[in-house]
Amino acid sequence: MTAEEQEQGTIAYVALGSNIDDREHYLQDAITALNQESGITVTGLSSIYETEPVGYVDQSAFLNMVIQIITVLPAEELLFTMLAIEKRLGRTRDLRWGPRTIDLDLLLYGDHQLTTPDLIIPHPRMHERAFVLVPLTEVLYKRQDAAFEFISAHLEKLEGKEGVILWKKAQ
Ligand SMILES: Nc1ncnc2c1ncn2[C@@H]1O[C@H](COP(=O)(O)OP(=O)(O)OP(=O)(O)O)[C@@H](O)[C@H]1O
Ligand SMILES: Nc1nc2c(c(=O)[nH]1)N=C(CO)CN2
Repeated sequence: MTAEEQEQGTIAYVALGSNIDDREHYLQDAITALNQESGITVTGLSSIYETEPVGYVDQSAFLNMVIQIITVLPAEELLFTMLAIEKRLGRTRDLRWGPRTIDLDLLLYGDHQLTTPDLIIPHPRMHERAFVLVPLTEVLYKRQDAAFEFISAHLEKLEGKEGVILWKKAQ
């Protein structure tokens, strides 16, 4: 971490997904919970997108969105906090890529690259997922983040492939 990051925090992007019960409520509760953590401030929101399930397709449609945060937590601690919030919001792990009340994925943490047994940054599957890239591109654009050009190039490569967006609700 640079001295500047230690002082001002690191800009990070978190993907949210939900496909059980009151999906919008879970998204909102997760955002509130993250913002209430000391060392995390939510600074940007994408719209909410309804998306067809990808990977394991025999499940309900998801609501997905991406948020920008500024955090003074190291990446591993941020992940740990995200996993604790998932647990509080009733997340269970029964089936890989299966239904969930809330899923929180750490997409980008500044321009850091990291591979540990518990955490890979950038998220290793984000570039294949329209349900991540579309809202991420939206929030990067809104927040005028320099990563916009880079990520929107990935999005262009995905055009017409998978992760159909069914509808979008503006925030
Ligand atoms: N960038 C990351 N963000 C979130 N979790 C990560 C990341 N890199 C590695 N992991 C690890 O992945 C584990 C499983 O995460 P999770 O259960 O949310 O996976 P999933 O959402 O079912 O599938 P996917 O990882 O493909 O999104 C977490 O416990 C965490 O240790
Ligand atoms: N549409 C959509 N499909 C998924 C999602 C998701 O959030 N949205 N999450 C998955 C596991 O991370 C697997 N498939």
